[in-house]
Amino acid sequence: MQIFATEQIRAWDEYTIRHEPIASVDLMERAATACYEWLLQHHYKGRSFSIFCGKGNNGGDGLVIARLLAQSNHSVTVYILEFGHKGTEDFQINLARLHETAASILFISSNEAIHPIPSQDVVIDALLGSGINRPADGLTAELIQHINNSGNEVIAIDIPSGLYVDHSAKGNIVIKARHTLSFQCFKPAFLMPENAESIGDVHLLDIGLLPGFLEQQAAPFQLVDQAMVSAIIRPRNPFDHKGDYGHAAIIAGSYGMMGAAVLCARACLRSGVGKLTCHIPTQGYTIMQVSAPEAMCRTGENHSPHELEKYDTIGVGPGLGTHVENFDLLNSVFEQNRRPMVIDADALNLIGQEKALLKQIPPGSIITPHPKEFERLFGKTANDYDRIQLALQKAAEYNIYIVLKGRYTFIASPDGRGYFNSSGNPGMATGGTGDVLTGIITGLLAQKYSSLHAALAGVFLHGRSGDLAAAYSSQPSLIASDLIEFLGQAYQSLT
Ligand SMILES: NC(=O)C1=CN([C@@H]2O[C@H](COP(=O)(O)OP(=O)(O)OC[C@H]3O[C@@H](n4cnc5c(N)ncnc54)[C@H](O)[C@@H]3O)[C@@H](O)[C@H]2O)[C@@H](O)CC1
Ligand SMILES: [K+]
Repeated sequence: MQIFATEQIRAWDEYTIRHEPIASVDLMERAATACYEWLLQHHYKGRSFSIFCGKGNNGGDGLVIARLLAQSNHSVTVYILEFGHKGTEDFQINLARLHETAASILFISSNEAIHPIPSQDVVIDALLGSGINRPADGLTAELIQHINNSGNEVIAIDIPSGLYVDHSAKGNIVIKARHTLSFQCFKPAFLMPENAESIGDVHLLDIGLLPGFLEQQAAPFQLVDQAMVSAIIRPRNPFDHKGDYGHAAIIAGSYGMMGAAVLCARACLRSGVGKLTCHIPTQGYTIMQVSAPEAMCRTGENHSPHELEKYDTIGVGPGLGTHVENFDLLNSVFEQNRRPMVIDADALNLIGQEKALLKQIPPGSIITPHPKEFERLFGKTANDYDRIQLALQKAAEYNIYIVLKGRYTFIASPDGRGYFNSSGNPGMATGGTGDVLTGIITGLLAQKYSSLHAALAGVFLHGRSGDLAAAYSSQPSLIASDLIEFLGQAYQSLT
């Protein structure tokens, strides 16, 4: 699924208006009706509503929702923020229609007109939508603050007022919504951690925008979803043998951190790899052989980085430690292996300390930093959007894939394309889940998926395993081992 910027969203609306064809006021009716139906289906039936509208089409959506609620006997008060103009055509048509209902309509043209919101009311925020072109200021900002301070539950229409669709609004005054009801596709704003407080839970409502538009559009970002990953994963052939699924190596573990190596190895095995050899410290031998009997082990000084050319790919980093001798280990790995590999955790921290190593990473490799590791490698950015751009820039500069881990993990491809993963949940914010991801991606690379496909399918399957595990038990109780246990079901869910 594409993730569109403001201009493309507007173009998609216009394409639908022209080709369906449908009048723009009727498309607004359809969008607002979807919001109204969502409210009725989600325990808001019978509640009373304070609906705040600007004079653009976002405000127009608010007016339609107000009319539908009033016509179904809900108590509705509509507050219209005065901007000194009449409003868009569709806004005006819907204001006239609203006058025929029992809804109270009040205009706010100064701060004296801002009154306390009844505590039992659900607030609908339809002040500003995707047409915002500057920070909310003056009376608009005061009204937003007033709504946020009220403590009432807020449901934002399309996007919380004050937030930009596709660039940072950090430091601006923005509505804090419990739910955001948006239309058709994800907007970049919904995928950025810096907006978490504003957007609440995002619900995408289908308003029937025509799919024909999608064929003509190159989106700046793609959402990694089930359809995408189902098309990547290949079925197994009946006459295949283990040699057909590759031989992976994992170089991981140190005293006190053998768990990371075990999680990585077990996840790699469950990903479908043909053979796995673990290069681990000698004292971890028994632990690994008992925990992952399917894997072979090589022990020896400094993880015994020898004969690495025999592997199809290598995953390095989980639980490795950042001792100085590991710089030699990494150098040796990068010298022997020039095929795409996976680099994670302490291997990234070592590279962060010795940036010259970045240039030695084999082309097409996948690095999997979390935001702090990313910062150690490439520096701080002012906001999440800049971090995404920096990731794309560095992916191109070093010819690597960067998997920037988070709620919506971002995958930066060296060709300039960016992908946000859609699966996963906050239960996965717990130790060891990153080691599991490294294992899965390493296993997919060994099975001769391209680096891009291994990264995309790996993050999606990892998140899907987390979703299945959380559904089976709960988010708080989720541990990294659960992801490995549910990987089989995650594969199954693709078909
Ligand atoms: N046919 C369509 O295009 C559809 C549009 N829809 C709604 O229309 C919205 C977009 O409508 P508009 O483009 O009219 O934009 P908005 O409703 O976001 O209104 C923005 C208007 O306010 C002004 N403005 C911008 N920033 C401001 C600020 N900081 N303070 C005060 N005023 C500011 C602008 O001059 C602009 O005219 C979407 O978010 C969505 O809710 C939906 O009804 C679906 C269909
Ligand atoms: K809004």
